[in-house]
Amino acid sequence: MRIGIAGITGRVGRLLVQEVLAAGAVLAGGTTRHPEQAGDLARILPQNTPLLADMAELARISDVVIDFTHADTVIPNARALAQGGAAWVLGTTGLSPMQLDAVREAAGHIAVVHAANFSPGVTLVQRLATMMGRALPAESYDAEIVEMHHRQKVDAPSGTALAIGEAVARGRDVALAEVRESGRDGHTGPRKPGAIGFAALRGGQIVGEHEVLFTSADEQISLAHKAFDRRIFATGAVRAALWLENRDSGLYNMEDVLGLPPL
Ligand SMILES: NC(=O)C1=CN([C@@H]2O[C@H](COP(=O)(O)OP(=O)(O)OC[C@H]3O[C@@H](n4cnc5c(N)ncnc54)[C@H](OP(=O)(O)O)[C@@H]3O)[C@@H](O)[C@H]2O)C=CC1
Ligand SMILES: O=C(O)C1=N[C@H](C(=O)O)C[C@H](O)C1
Repeated sequence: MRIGIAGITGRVGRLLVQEVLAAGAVLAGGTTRHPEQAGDLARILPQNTPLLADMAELARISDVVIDFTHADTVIPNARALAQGGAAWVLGTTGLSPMQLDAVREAAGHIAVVHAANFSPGVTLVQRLATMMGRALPAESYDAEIVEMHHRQKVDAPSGTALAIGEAVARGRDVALAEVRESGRDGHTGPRKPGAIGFAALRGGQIVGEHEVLFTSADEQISLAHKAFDRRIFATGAVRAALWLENRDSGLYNMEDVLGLPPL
């Protein structure tokens, strides 16, 4: 399988190079906005690996493209991949509703795995969060999600925190947009009944930590996940890319990749 990497110079992109090669796949090439400045990548790339500024070109030479870049790239990347026919593993977070629509539209033409977090642990946390949302009544148990990441992270709350929030909302049979409370500051008034709250902390080199807490007047139950090494995301994304081989067009997630039965 020929795997292309969008955002090959990035924190996850560089780990993807190693994981694609370790999986025995062919590294088709990668995108960067500055191919002429990516000289230091040569140390980890097989000779003559194409570094391209254009996603359409990468789509032409790849069976699947793994994409960890920036939300601004999602709409053009969706079009380029749908036209080029390569499958898409998308890990970029901070997507707007319009960018999410572009992902769904692309999935009408190509196979797409989209996940805010490619670690098996977080995939399980999302599932457990749905079960907890279902079992713990919103009138009694206040749901809050706390996330911590490194100082370079540009979006908040993290994609994973929002995905956990969606999972709790699904369990409660409500739309997250209707009950979401983020960025409390100043005279906010009391907590709204049934709200799902978010808090985002940033500092140092924290890889990614998430906790969802359900607090009632009498008890608290929480579910926490810590990623110790960013490589867990790269390994999961390559697993998703291999799983996509010969897959029909459609939108898939990490639960599909891990083969978890529907809840
Ligand atoms: N789903 C998951 O499991 C995970 C998701 N993520 C998400 O993946 C994305 C990338 O994370 P990370 O590797 O840490 O980020 P980096 O900033 O380290 O890398 C992103 C790369 O994307 C390229 N890029 C292309 N277009 C843009 C643009 N418009 N603005 C900024 N960069 C651009 C840059 O390469 P160049 O400058 O060479 O063009 C950059 O090196 C983020 O959205 C992050 O939240 C991160 C970890 C896990
Ligand atoms: O930007 C990161 O680093 C991460 N982003 C993802 C997110 O927004 O949830 C996943 C992981 O937590 C690391």
